[in-house]
Amino acid sequence: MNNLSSLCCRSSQGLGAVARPVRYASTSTPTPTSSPKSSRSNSRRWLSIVFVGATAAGAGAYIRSQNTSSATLNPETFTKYNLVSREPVSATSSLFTLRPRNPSDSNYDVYEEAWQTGVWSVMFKQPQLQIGRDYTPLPTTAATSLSVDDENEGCLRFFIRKDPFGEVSRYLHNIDVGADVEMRGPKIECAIPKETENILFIAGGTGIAPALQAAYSLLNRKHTKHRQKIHILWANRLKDDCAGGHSDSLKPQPRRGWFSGWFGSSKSLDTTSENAVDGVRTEDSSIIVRELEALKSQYPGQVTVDYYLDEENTFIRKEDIRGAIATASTNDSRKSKSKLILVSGPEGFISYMAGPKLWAQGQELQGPLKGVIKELDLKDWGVWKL
Ligand SMILES: Cc1cc2nc3c(=O)[nH]c(=O)nc-3n(C[C@H](O)[C@H](O)[C@H](O)COP(=O)(O)OP(=O)(O)OC[C@H]3O[C@@H](n4cnc5c(N)ncnc54)[C@H](O)[C@@H]3O)c2cc1C
Repeated sequence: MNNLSSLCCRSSQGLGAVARPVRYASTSTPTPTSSPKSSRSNSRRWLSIVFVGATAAGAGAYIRSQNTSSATLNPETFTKYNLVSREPVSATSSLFTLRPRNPSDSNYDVYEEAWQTGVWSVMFKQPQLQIGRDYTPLPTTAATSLSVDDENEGCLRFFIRKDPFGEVSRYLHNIDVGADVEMRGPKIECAIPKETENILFIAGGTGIAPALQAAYSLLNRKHTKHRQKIHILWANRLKDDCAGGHSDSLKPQPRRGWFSGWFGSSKSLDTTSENAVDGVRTEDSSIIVRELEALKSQYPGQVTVDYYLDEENTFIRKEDIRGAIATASTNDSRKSKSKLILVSGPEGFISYMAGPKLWAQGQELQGPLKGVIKELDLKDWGVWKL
């Protein structure tokens, strides 16, 4: 998903220091899924998206050497934000709210342009180690919206998983509320074309944050003749990660051996599972589930969410993707760039779904389409690995 800026920066995630493994691969070269016959025209279709990513990549490479502070969020220098609150979402993740240390009217315009473009991120700095990691601002929805004051003051919210051995996520979970952190951005990870009408978003874990962004960006578009739709397939390890969520279209699926996971065969066992997270319907919903529910209420009939749980041995199967594609395809979406699959999550998840991203000449690229999506041979759908 990333623009190449974060690719070049996989190695440059250290702000002049150590390169480390990252949870997300980052890139931004879209991959058409069509047959060889149509691949040339599809390549052209997605050229504009590639261009946006490549441009951002160039910018990213340059800004890495900059380090001074500014009042308005910008991709070139780090801006100080204050940690206003950190609310636990699950045992391993929290919702962070940050306010610019020196509120500036310009922040609103910076955010607004990014929201209108598509999926975007910012880089947080870990000052002791001088390394940075990318995180995805959450859109404001009816469920857990920021107060008007907070919005006016340019607050941003993030859903961040704490990796017990991770440098930056641990740092962010350990600093005191009230402390300052520095970030720079926005970095456009995926410019959603104006023509896009249908998005199938396949998310693993915190990959749901860009899904919320994509939904917000797509559904907020004005002056469109069509009713845009987004279908989110969200896989998590534990019920706790998506407490209270219930699937809209997921049919009971055969349970699979724990070993098969995202990577194994699809041999089924003889018991069937209920809807992946039906068991937690009556529990308190997680903040992220409430965000998704709020989007559904705000845009009736335009948002579909299905949940999958490793813990319940329910995994995103080819049938699920095919089903989501079939629903979207019944709409009038003949125009180019009208249908887009976005895949976001841990590297292994992205690789399994769409093939790994690649490194070439110091840049992380989308790499050829492989994995489950390639096998499905979904014509007319653009694919973007976040
Ligand atoms: C565009 C983008 C948006 C993102 N948005 C979000 C978001 O909204 N929320 C979110 O939670 N995450 C997000 N991420 C992921 C995030 O950027 C970080 O990758 C994640 O938080 C882990 O960073 P870390 O510094 O805590 O862990 P790292 O220090 O990078 O470590 C990651 C893992 O690698 C292991 N490791 C580290 N060093 C080594 C080594 N030398 N050998 C072997 N293993 C090692 C660690 O044990 C750990 O398990 C996003 C990523 C991208 C690219």
